[in-house]
Amino acid sequence: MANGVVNAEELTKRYRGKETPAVDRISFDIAKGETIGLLGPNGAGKTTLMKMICGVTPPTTGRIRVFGVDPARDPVAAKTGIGAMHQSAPYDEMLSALDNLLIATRFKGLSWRTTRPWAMEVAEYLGLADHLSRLVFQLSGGQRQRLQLVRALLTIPELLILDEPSAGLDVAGRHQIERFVRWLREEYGMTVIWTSHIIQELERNAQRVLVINQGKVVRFAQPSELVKEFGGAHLLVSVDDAVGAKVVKEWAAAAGLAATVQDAEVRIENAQVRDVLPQLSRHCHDSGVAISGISTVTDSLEQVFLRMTGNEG
Ligand SMILES: Nc1ncnc2c1ncn2[C@@H]1O[C@H](COP(=O)(O)OP(=O)(O)OP(=O)(O)O)[C@@H](O)[C@H]1O
Repeated sequence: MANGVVNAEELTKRYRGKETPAVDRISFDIAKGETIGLLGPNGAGKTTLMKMICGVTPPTTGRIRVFGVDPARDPVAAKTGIGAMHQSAPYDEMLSALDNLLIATRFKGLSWRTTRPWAMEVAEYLGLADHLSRLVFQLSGGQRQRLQLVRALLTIPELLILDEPSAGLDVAGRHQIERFVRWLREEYGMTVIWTSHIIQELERNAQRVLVINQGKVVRFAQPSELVKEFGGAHLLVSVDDAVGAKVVKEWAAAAGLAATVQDAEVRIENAQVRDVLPQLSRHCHDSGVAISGISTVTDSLEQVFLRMTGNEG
């Protein structure tokens, strides 16, 4: 992809003393304006991959290009073109939030005079403007998190990297961040790489999700495609009471279907209404059990992810 924002070819990172690579021959392209979800269990290699995209750590082998250049060799392009919001990125705790923004502005080679209006607009939107004079150590977790986002956006970067942007935020805070990032995409055409353990967040916001496990790409596809490919359809059968539920469960077991009971509802795994209903309704009729409702549920991206990474539990 010639005009991609990020191009990775056989990207590999092997840390010294480690037997297996943290990132193992990963190839992918990200186009301008896309929001990509990055999903993987702990230790999958997500942070290492993001570090290589930011040019903070060079790959052992393979090639990474961001805006067509090697980010480790062109730190200026990386510094102004990429805005990264990392949970663990340090602050000077004894300085005010504002001073931290001033320092970051200078580090990026910009003047506060030109950056200030935009920074204040973002801070205002995120409800942080009235707290900028406070020392960082006096800020709440949610305020610190929002400050990370203001800092990542100082240059109005073309590529925004969000590492767990809503960690520690309440539901309203998460929705605020989601709305804001959507606006950034629409207004500035920003490309976004979004890592989150809240998979619904990626389901709502990412056009494609890069699933990695043990350093390798498992799949890179739209959330709906992943659900279609790896997800299953299940039946929820409602009956009048626990006795009826037991009858349905026993019927499912005899038919070779896994089923679980909760109150007067039976969930039959990987089953379609048309395959199950004729025999099930006959059996229930013969056993004096009334079926009060039957519906189909499909797997969420979260369940699909657990299956894809072999962590179904
Ligand atoms: N600086 C380092 N030196 C040696 N090994 C490292 C280093 N950084 C990461 N690793 C190892 O590389 C592998 C991938 O780690 P990485 O932090 O990239 O995973 P992750 O997907 O971000 O995990 P998490 O979700 O827990 O943050 C792990 O086995 C980790 O122990």
